[in-house]
Amino acid sequence: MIERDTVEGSPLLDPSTLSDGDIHGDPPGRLKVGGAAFELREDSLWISDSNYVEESKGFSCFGLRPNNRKNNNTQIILYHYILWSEIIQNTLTITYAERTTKTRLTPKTLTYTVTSTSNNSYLESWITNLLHRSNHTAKKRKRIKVLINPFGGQGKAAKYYARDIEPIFRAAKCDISVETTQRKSHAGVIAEEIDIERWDVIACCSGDGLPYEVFNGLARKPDAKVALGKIAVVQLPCGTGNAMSLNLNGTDNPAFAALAVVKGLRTSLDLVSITQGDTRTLSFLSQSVGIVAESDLGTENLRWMGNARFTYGFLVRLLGKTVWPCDIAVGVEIDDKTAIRDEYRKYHGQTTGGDSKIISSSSSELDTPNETLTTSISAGAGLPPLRYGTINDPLPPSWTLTPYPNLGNFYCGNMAYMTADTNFFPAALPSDGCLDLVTIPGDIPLKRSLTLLDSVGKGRIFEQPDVRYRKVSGYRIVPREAEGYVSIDGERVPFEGFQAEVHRGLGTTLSRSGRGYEASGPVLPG
Ligand SMILES: Nc1ncnc2c1ncn2[C@@H]1O[C@H](COP(=O)(O)OP(=O)(O)OP(=O)(O)O)[C@@H](O)[C@H]1O
Repeated sequence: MIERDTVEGSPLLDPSTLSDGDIHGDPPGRLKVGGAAFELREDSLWISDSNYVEESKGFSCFGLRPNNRKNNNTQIILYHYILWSEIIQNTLTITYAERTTKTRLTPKTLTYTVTSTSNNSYLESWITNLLHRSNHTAKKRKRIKVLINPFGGQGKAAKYYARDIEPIFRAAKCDISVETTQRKSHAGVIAEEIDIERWDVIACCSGDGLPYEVFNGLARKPDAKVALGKIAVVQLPCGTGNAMSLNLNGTDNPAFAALAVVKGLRTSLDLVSITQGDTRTLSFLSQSVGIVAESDLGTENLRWMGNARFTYGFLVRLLGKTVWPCDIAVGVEIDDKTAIRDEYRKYHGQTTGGDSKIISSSSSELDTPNETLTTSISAGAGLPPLRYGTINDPLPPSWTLTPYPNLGNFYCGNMAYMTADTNFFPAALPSDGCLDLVTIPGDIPLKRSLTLLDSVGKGRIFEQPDVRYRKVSGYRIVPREAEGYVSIDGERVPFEGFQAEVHRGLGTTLSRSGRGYEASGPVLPG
C-alpha cells in the first residue's frame, strides 16, 4: 500500500510535478511503502522503518548514518551513496554503497513490499526523483569498457576490480565489458579500435600509464577529435602512480573511485600535443626535465622502496647533481602568482568581479573553432592542427628561446596532484587551455632546497619565492647536455628537445564536480 504522507500537517508534494529545478527545493518528496516512511531531504534519503534496528557502526558518518535526532529506527543515506532504485515484482528496492570498513564499500539492498499498485505512477515518480537527486546531471547506467592492467601496481589490479570496483558498477546497473591488457601498449590498441558509439567510458584499472595509452589510442583514430570528445577516459586507481584518480575522483582508493565514476560528471580536459623528433603524442598529466624526472625515472631500480624512492632519489640529487642546463621558449598566458591565484578564485566563484580571464580570454578550440580547425573537422579526421608548429619548425614569432644554464626543475602540470601528498600545481584547472609551468633554479643553497622539498608535502610550493609559476599555452625545451631523463606522464621518452602545445578541452573525463580538480587552490601569504 502506498500512502501519501501528511505528517506535520503538510500534504505531500507529488514528485511527478517536480522539475529539475525543484530537486533541491522544498518540500521534499515523501511516501510510505511496506510500513516504512521515506523522505527526500536536501542531501540524503531518510527512511523510518520500525523493522530497522540501527547497527553499531565504526564508520557512521558515511554511506549509512545513524540518526541521533529522531530515533534509532531511522536510516539516513547520503544521496552520493545511493546506487539504484526500482520496483521489481511489487517490491521497492533501494541499493546503496555502505562503508563496511575504512577502505571498503559494499552494496546493500533494502526491499519494501508494495501491497497495492493503485499509486504506482506516484511511486515511479518518487524513484525518478530519488535517482535525480542521487545522480544530479550524471549519466545513469553508464556503459563502461573496463581495461585491467594485470601488472599495474603490485599486480593487484584484477583483485581490486573484482572485490572493490565491479560490485559497485553492477549495483549501479552499469553496462560493463572487461578486458585484461595482454602486453605493453595493448590499451592503446583497444582504444584505437573501440566503437565510440557503444561506450560512454573507458575505465583503466591501472596506474597513470593506461590512461596515457588510451588517450593516445583514441588520438590515432581517423575521427580522433570526435572520439576524444565523446569517450570519457577515467582511472580506477590500481597502479603505482594514481594521480588521475586523485585529481578527478578525489581518492586513490579503488572502491571510492568506482563510486565517483558511477556519479561522475562529464568534464572537458585539456590535452597536450608533444612533438619530439618525428612523433606527435598526447600528454594528459605532466612533463618534466630535471630533478623530478630523474627522481622518478632514474630510480626504477629502487622500486622495492615503494613511494620512498622518489624522496630518496630527490635527496640524493640535491646532494649531488642539481642543474640540468636547457634552452626554453614559452608561450606565456599569465606570469604572475597573484594574478594566477585571483583567476583561480574567480573561476571557482570565490570572489566577485567578472568572469575568469583564464576561461574567457583564450579561444577554446572546441567552443570557437578557428578556420583551420573547422577545415579539419569538416575533413572529419585526426587531431587539431598545431598552432605553434612542431619541434622541427621555427619558433612561433612571440616565443624567445632563453638559456636556463642553472635549471634544476622544469615541471609542467595539467592536473593538481602528482602523488597523494603532492599538490604540486594547485592552480591547475581541467580545461583552461593552459599548463601550469614550474621552474626552479638548481643552484639555490641546500637549506632553501630542503625548505622547498618540505613545502611540497605541506601544499605550500606555490608561495615559495624560489618557485616560478606560470600559466602557459605551449613551450619548447631543448636540453644542452647529452644524457638525462625526460618524463611525459611518467613515461620515459628520449632525452632531446620537445615542444608542447595545449588543446583546450580536447579530451573528456569524469569528475566529481564537473569543472575542477579535487584539490585546494593556490595560497599566497596575506
Ligand atoms: N599485460 C601486460 N604486460 C606487460 N606490460 C603491460 C601489460 N599491460 C599493461 N602493461 C604496461 O604496464 C605499464 C604500466 O602501467 P600502469 O601505469 O597501469 O601501472 P603502474 O603500476 O602505475 O606502473 P608504473 O609505475 O610502471 O608506471 C604500461 O606501460 C602498460 O603498457
